Amino acid sequence: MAQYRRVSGSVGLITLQNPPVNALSASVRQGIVDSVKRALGDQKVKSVVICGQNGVFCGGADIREFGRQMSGPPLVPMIHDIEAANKPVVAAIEGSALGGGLELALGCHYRISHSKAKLGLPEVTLGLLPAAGGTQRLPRLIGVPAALNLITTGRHVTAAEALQLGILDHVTEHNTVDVAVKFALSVTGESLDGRRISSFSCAPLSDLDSLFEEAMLKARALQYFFFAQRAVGRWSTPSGARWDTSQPRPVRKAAVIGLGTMGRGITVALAQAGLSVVAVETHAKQLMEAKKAVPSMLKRGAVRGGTTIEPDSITYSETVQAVADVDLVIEAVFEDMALKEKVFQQLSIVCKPDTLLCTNTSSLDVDHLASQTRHPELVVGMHFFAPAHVMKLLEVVYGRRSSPAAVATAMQLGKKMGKVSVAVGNCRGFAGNRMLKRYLEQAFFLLEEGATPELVDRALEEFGFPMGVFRMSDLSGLDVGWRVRKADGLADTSLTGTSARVRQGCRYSPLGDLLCEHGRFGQKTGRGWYQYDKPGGRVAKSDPWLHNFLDEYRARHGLVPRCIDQQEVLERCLFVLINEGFQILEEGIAAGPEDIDAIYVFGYGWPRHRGGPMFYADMVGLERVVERLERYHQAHPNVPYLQPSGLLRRLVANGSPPIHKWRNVIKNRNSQL
Ligand SMILES: CC/C=C\CC(=O)SCCNC(=O)CCNC(=O)[C@H](O)C(C)(C)COP(=O)(O)OP(=O)(O)OC[C@H]1O[C@@H](n2cnc3c(N)ncnc32)[C@H](O)[C@@H]1OP(=O)(O)O
Repeated sequence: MAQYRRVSGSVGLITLQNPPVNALSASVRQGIVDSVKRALGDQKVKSVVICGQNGVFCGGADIREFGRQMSGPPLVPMIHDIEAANKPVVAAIEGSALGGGLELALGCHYRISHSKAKLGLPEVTLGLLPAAGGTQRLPRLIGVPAALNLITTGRHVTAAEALQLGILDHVTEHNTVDVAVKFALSVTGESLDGRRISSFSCAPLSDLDSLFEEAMLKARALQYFFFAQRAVGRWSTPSGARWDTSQPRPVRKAAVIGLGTMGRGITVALAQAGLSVVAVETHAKQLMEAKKAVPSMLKRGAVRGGTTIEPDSITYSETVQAVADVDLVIEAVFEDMALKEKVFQQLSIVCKPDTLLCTNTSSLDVDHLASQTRHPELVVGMHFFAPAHVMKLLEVVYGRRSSPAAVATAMQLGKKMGKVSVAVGNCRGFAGNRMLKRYLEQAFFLLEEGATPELVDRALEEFGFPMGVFRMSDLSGLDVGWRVRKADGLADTSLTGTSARVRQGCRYSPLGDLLCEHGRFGQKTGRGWYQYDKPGGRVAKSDPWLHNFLDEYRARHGLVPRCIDQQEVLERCLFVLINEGFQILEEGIAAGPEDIDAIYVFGYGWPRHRGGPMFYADMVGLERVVERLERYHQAHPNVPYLQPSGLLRRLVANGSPPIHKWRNVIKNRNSQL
């Protein structure tokens, strides 16, 4: 229902009353219709304010009435009558104005909101359209592009953003209804000609078709990704193991070896999944720190998720002997093969003969680790992403000898931990990091050729990544990749002349290595590709030192900087990553494009509305991807990864079939198993 009263002498105040969110039930709509009629008919009333009780304007249509026989006055004429009123009507928005709630506010002549309120048209998330005027009034008020974005994403915007977009007339920190009443008094008698949104004309746009085309593409990408997420659960390996024929083993008790950042996150994720966990750390100081950190991570998670955690589900130990009776072990020690070899040899002796041994390595050889054990068929990779208790992605890496049951068990455990588990074959970097390597290389090459970290990051962020490659590198730490390159014998900055920029016959950029030698590890040292106000600082600022350093570097190597545009950044960085994805499919490291897309969306921040790298390639057109790669390869013949992969060429030769038909063309000729 709605309560009506006259306040401040001449303002008719209509308060929606339908706990908990004042949704527009039949009786609320009836209450509004009756109250508006009363206010307009009362000569003492010169203006009207509409608000909601208990600090919420209106949560939209009453979802509890969905599926029932429609009764009460319909929304569209009700809102239209408000707009047509000859007295000013002001919406006083607190809490939320969503769906029909925002449509009601758009029918009012003025909108005043509290700074903490949220506004939006979330109908799309319920399979509806904002059909009570939202699709008509919002574009007229804020323009088609911004309205299309709100309508197709259903996202809620803050009052500040709504003000900036032009949805709101005023935002207040004070009592919104009081402010709205004062405002209503101040506009009494003013002309309403320019306040009725449905009479506004829509600003003409020359590129309207392409705008709608873009929105359609986003919708297609989201629909594709919905099914892609589900497809990855139906895993298969080139040896013929499959999700529906492989029986997972029960896992009740698990162990984590190594309680650094990753190990702690994995311990938390296992405990949150209801497992009993043995957490092992051989360094006393690190163990002590983990004993403090893990319970507080669990507590924070429980508060967020409204769950309870058995405090004694985790036992800590300083020795590997403590894992003798567990069903599954996840090794998360430092990324060093010799150290991991030793751990696997120990585990093979200590554990029950049927214990599954998993490694959280991000790139090392799972087959080699399996060869250190008595039961290599029970070894798989479980590659988590930091922070392991938050990130959704888990790469389950099967080796040459991993049994179907071992793969099925790791996949099922991942699911139990709330992860999207993707089965991939064993190769350097598996699927995700292998592709990332090519993307990073191109970003470095672009700096050598004249780009700045700011330019590259801007292009990637405008594409939709939450962070560009350099900001991301500063966040995760430049030293991580440096250590790997040193172990691989690549990071040698003593080389001079042309050999400084070539390794194993291919182009190499030592820029990352040089920065690390200057102690610039990113956020943790307060300096990286950007500068930060202090070590651990989060806000990246452009760094003149870095720009000078790049100038000197180019001069030293005789590189003449050129103008690089955003399109080249995107094509160089993304197409080379995509090309590696095709190579991975060709080799059978990933079973289908959906696997790669799920890995990139859930693990690497690829924007979901672009469906993932393989879907994006399909959208751009495979022929175009080939043509651009060939062109860049011609310009950079010492970068072999710019050569289009065999599978990509075969797909083009087969008439570029749509992505759901690629599996027919993929032949796992170079399968790893
Ligand atoms: C003719 C069609 C016209 C228009 C189309 C529409 O309007 S479609 C509906 C569009 N509205 C929405 O989608 C809003 C959905 N609700 C929310 O987003 C949130 O609930 C909201 C309003 C932001 C509040 O969030 P908060 O976190 O504060 O609370 P919570 O989500 O737990 O909800 C509290 C209780 O309110 C109930 N509820 C929420 N929205 C509605 C609604 N539109 N109709 C009926 N009930 C609603 C919700 O179920 C909770 O109830 P409870 O009994 O406590 O579980």
